[in-house]
Amino acid sequence: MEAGGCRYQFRIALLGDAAVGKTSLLRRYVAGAPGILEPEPELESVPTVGVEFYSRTLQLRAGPRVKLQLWDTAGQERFRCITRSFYRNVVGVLLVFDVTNRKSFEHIQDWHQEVMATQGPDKVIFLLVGHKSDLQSTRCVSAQEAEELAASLGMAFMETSAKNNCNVDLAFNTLTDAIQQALQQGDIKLEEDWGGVRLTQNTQIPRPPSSTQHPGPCKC
Ligand SMILES: Nc1nc2c(ncn2[C@@H]2O[C@H](COP(=O)(O)OP(=O)(O)OP(=O)(O)O)[C@@H](O)[C@H]2O)c(=O)[nH]1
Repeated sequence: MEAGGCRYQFRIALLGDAAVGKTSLLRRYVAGAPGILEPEPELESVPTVGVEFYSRTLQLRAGPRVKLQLWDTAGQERFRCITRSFYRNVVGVLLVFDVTNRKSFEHIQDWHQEVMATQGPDKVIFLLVGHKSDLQSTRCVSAQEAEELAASLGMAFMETSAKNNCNVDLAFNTLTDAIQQALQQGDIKLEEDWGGVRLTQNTQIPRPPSSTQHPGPCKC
């Protein structure tokens, strides 16, 4: 039995242009899981074909344990019809651009729009990620303009580096915490025919807190 008696699965996808560093970011995160005794991950340089799957389990601050099913999507246009078919079943999206690649930043709104067109506004929590923050001398997107874009799209922003292992865990934890909070508040709901969030142990579905209830650890 897991802590708190509950166990969720959240499906999270990484989207963004080719070569912005999605696979490297994900491999760094998965290699950092407690109990994993892998050598430092190599930064990836092989383009992703279609979609690749990773997972990591973590204990949320709010109580339940969560298995993250992590989908690494290909950034190349020729795989777009494959990757698009996965958007419907995600609850969280890391929208990734490369801080040294202006075009990848300009395309963020297109990626956002693609997901919204499939999912509608109520089901996905986004986080904007400016990746390769170690490359300060060739940076061409400032943190301030990325913050502004994130605010205009209603999401948080964070800079990461797989090379320096900077903010990698924090980015995934921030997104996961936001999903958990939306679930507790009833902004995101468990639905039978939707794979974005699943209860994989125990069956009690969390309800939004009423005026007499205090949000807290799952009581199932
Ligand atoms: N300096 C630096 N380079 C990075 C970082 N992360 C990834 N890279 C490099 O960026 C290039 C692309 O990385 P990938 O992880 O394959 O990028 P991707 O977004 O998964 O690419 P696609 O699968 O084609 O969509 C590789 O040469 C990596 O070594 C980082 O944090 N810092």
